[in-house]
Amino acid sequence: MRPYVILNAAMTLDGKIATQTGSSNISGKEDLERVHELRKECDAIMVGIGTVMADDPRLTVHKIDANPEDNPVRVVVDSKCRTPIDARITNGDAHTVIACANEYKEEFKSSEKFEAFKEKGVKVFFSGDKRVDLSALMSYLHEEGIEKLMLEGGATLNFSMIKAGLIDEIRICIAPMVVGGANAKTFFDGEGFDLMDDAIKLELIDSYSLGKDLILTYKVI
Ligand SMILES: NC(=O)c1ccc[n+]([C@@H]2O[C@H](COP(=O)([O-])OP(=O)(O)OC[C@H]3O[C@@H](n4cnc5c(N)ncnc54)[C@H](O)[C@@H]3O)[C@@H](O)[C@H]2O)c1
Ligand SMILES: Nc1nc(=O)c(N)c(NC[C@H](O)[C@H](O)[C@H](O)COP(=O)(O)O)[nH]1
Repeated sequence: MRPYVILNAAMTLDGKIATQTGSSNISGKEDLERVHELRKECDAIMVGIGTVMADDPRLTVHKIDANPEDNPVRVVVDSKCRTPIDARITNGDAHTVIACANEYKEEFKSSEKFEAFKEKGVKVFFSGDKRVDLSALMSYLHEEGIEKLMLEGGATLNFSMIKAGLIDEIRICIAPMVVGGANAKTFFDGEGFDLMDDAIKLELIDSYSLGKDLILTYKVI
């Protein structure tokens, strides 16, 4: 068993979720409010360590009226336990789970950072050898009571999750902007598929304008 997983993101018309220098203010005001309404509905929100290092996100509900108990559990996929000790997602605003890989377990468990996270109430979950076993992580989170999980990115984790068949729904905000950049992060990076016939198939179930943005909702089939 695993949570129902909704991938939510924002991208430019040319498919970038950040520029080649990491600039990523893409969503309009109205979409940011939609994102926080979605966060409020979810039991957990998950990002990769690349997003933590690039954005230092709070992953709390703060752009709409909300109470502290509305904050979802924050999950970071972080094989090598690189999450900075002062990362905002390890503060006391919500519960936090850091998912690491077993190869780095002994080294991490004997570190000061591990003790500091324990004192802060941050949970650490180990799975996989060199990389986090995403299916095992989803099962663990479901056992912890997470029924609905919002995946926020980034580019690499999005591909791993969809390739593993762990995404049920995609909600994408397409902003009326073009940034280009061969090295800019796209909605899905990772190793990718070689053949179009191997593409993950989607079914469009909703589309609407929101401010200047276009919001598309797909079921992964
Ligand atoms: N516009 C948006 O909606 C949006 C949302 C989130 C992030 N972003 C942007 O995306 C960028 C970050 O994306 P990224 O690809 O660099 O990093 P990421 O956030 O996708 O994290 C990927 C990292 O997670 C770790 N990891 C551990 N196990 C893994 C597994 N099984 N599969 C995949 N990763 C695993 C690895 O270290 C990997 O490099 C940033 O620029 C951020 O601003 C944009
Ligand atoms: N939907 C969306 N639109 C954007 O334009 C953008 N840059 C992100 N980025 C996702 C990232 O994970 C965090 O949402 C941001 O970094 C803000 O983080 P917080 O509000 O502090 O949690 N997400």
